[in-house]
Amino acid sequence: MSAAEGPLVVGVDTSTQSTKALVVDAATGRVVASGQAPHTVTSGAGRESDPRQWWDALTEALRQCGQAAHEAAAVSIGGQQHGLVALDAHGEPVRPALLWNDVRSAPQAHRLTEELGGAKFWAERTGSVPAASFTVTKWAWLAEHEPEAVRATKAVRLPHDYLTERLTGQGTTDRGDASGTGWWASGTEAYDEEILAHVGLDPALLPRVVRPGEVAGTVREDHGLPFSKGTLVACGTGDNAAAALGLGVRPGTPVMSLGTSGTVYAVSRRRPADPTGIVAGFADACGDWLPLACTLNCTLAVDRVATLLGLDREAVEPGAGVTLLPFLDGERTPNLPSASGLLHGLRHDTTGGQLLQAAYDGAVHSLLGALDRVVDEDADPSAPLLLIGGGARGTAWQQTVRRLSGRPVQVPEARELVALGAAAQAAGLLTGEDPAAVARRWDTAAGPVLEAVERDEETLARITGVLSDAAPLLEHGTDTA
Ligand SMILES: Nc1ncnc2c1ncn2[C@@H]1O[C@H](COP(=O)(O)OP(=O)(O)O)[C@@H](O)[C@H]1O
Ligand SMILES: O=C(CO)[C@@H](O)[C@H](O)COP(=O)(O)O
Repeated sequence: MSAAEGPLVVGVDTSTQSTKALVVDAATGRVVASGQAPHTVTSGAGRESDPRQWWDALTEALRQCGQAAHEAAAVSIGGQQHGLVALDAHGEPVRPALLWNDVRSAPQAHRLTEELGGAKFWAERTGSVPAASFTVTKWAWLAEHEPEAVRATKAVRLPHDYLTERLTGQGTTDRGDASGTGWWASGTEAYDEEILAHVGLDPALLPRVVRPGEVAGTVREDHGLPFSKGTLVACGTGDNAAAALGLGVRPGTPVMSLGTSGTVYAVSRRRPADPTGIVAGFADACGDWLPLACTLNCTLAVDRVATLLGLDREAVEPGAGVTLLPFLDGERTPNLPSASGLLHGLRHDTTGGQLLQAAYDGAVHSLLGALDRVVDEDADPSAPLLLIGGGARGTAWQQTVRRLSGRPVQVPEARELVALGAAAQAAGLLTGEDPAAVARRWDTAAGPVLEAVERDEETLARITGVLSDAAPLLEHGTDTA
């Protein structure tokens, strides 16, 4: 491999299932080395991970990067949004982190929305109506169920903040990830003291919100990672904001990410405030906005159906009129936290492959239902949909999105767009450039475009009909958790 043309930077994605690290040539965007190590997430009623595992996974992912990681001139860490990391006075977790896909705080989300002025208040104040994913609802859940953990908490962090702080020794976050907490006011771009007081969280426990382009800190001594003391550390951001950065998208270009979560989003110049709660009004990592809708059931749910059927994930067959709503983890879009999976239309001649296709269709239907809401009204409806995340590598996912969206679908060749976005932040610190401009210079969105096909309205209407007819079952859920 030829020598790098510019300084090396490291970008990290600490996502739900694993931590991925890339060493990137800041001049060209070429990935010089990469590493990945898994995390475990609890199953059962909640979804929790020990934050110390993320650090161990980061250490292992960087070890796999070899010598190149030692040469990094700047580092940035992006990661899964919303998770509640509660630390004691020594920076140790007082309990495992409550993750974005843990729906136990659904009653607190409902209660907080009602107690503080309703959905419109929250949407205007924070950009979003809190669902069970939002950190504020997790803090309220913890206060109710584990008051001793709340009493022991001396610092509250998001997943990417936790790792950045272990690297720099400074408690920092950024506007992108702060906007997913539910206690950051999107109008003033500051912590919302009224909401914090309402949930009994002292603002002094929260990290400083670093401005886009500002240095979050430098690597401290004795951190155990391959970086030299004094290496620049960028602020990082939430994974969706990092991927938007990593693609260098401009307003009007929609993105669909297929990973543990499914998301659809677009960059916007207008601050979102959707009182229906379908669109979360996140900030992006630059200074614009990132209206986004997120599902809890995406690649893991469809892979689970394939496993149950004993099929390879690509073994889909078309047709049959069977509907599968793959809400194995409850759901956030539509907002059905107590729901479970639902199958309708099963016949003697339905094949396993058709059932599997129905699971893909159900997962993609939820995301496409929100697509028009996240893209600005004046955006070109025929612009390609950028498809990213682990699922984007699968033919069945690509073809399902193409058929149900009726849009051209572009699949970037670059694999780890969250880590690339973080790398672009790190590169921006060195060159003084806007990180989105860095990503555009790196041409990270380049990849084949699958031409548009006629939209499969029949399937979309059938799924919408089942969702509506099954509403009471989906709202009340089952008691087996
Ligand atoms: N070739 C592939 N085809 C379809 N799905 C894939 C493929 N490779 C990985 N995946 C899916 O990607 C998922 C992981 O995606 P990723 O975006 O890395 O997740 P996360 O960032 O949420 O941890 C896995 O659950 C797996 O199902
Ligand atoms: O909750 C959201 C967005 O609001 C999720 O998108 C999480 O940020 C988790 O991301 P992945 O691990 O699936 O990338």
